Amino acid sequence: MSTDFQSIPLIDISPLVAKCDDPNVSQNKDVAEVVRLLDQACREAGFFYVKGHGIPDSLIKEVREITHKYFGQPYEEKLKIKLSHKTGYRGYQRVGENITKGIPDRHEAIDCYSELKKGMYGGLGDPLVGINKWPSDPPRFKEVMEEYLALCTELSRKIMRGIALALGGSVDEFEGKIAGDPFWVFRIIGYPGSLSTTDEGLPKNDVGCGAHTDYGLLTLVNQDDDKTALQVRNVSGEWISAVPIPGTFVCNIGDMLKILTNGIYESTLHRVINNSPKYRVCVAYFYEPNFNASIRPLEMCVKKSGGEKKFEAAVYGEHLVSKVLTNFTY
Ligand SMILES: N=C(N)NCCCC[C@H](N)C(=O)O
Ligand SMILES: O=C(O)CCC(=O)C(=O)O
Ligand SMILES: [Fe+2]
Repeated sequence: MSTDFQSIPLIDISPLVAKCDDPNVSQNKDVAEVVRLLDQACREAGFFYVKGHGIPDSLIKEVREITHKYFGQPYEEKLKIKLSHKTGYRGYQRVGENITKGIPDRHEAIDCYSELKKGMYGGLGDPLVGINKWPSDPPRFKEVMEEYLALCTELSRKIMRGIALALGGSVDEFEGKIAGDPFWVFRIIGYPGSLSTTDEGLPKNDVGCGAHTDYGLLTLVNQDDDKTALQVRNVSGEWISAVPIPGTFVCNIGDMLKILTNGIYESTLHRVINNSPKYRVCVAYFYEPNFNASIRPLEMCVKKSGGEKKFEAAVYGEHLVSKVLTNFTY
């Protein structure tokens, strides 16, 4: 239910972060205000910034710095952890290897996923079975990223508690069978600076990542502070820039939350164009349902949105696997 929003709201979620696990959370006035703002942002844009999230700024910056260092290395070094179907689509992909709607994206990335063992969930996850591939250089890359991942999982769980309340549900609506054992996807992405110009001398619109929606519940984007590249489409078709706000995450809703809410919240289209001459990094954490969760519109959301189910049920793991298999040519 997107609108023609012109900017992306910023929400201070500190009361929610502090109180979301208290037994009386639903009676807290400060939490209620955060919940109101979350509901508004999710309905109007499907995108919002959060501050007061509790993840140390020093770690957020270190994650980006170490990412710049990794991508700054020569290809042969980066290719030591090359992604392929044999690695369960985990590891490094060169610029142009990832494809969105049939067009190669101008980004390179390391893709990581929660652990999946062969035969788990009746083989549903088998294409993604493998061990995450972390570079040995820069040193401590894996340690820094794993510390960060754990904090992103915890923060996402808390924001989802707020979203559960925003929908009028119980605080743990998204736990248990939906996301009590949340899967995660982690993309460490680099977008080369734009060198090329048009005949008029203007920078070319090099698409770093074509228009897409995210697949799961909630995305946390940690982007460079000094270039604007992420764009979000409003209902009128205008592209609204998610200008970096230091110390914040950009959050957005994925396809599974759209289904659960019967479209009350939408997974908004977005794309990335790095027109800056400088190399840009983004580290995106995707909080997802249980891998084998069967996702269908929640009864309370169907009631609130006219009484008719707008989406068929989907198994999250099937949705993810079908996406990953079309993102690469191998
Ligand atoms: N796990 C997530 N959400 N990844 C987002 C990647 C979006 C681009 C991808 N080529 C696509 O077409 O989906
Ligand atoms: O680079 C960004 O800011 C966002 C990347 C993105 O949308 C994605 O990886 O799904
Ligand atoms: Fe995305």
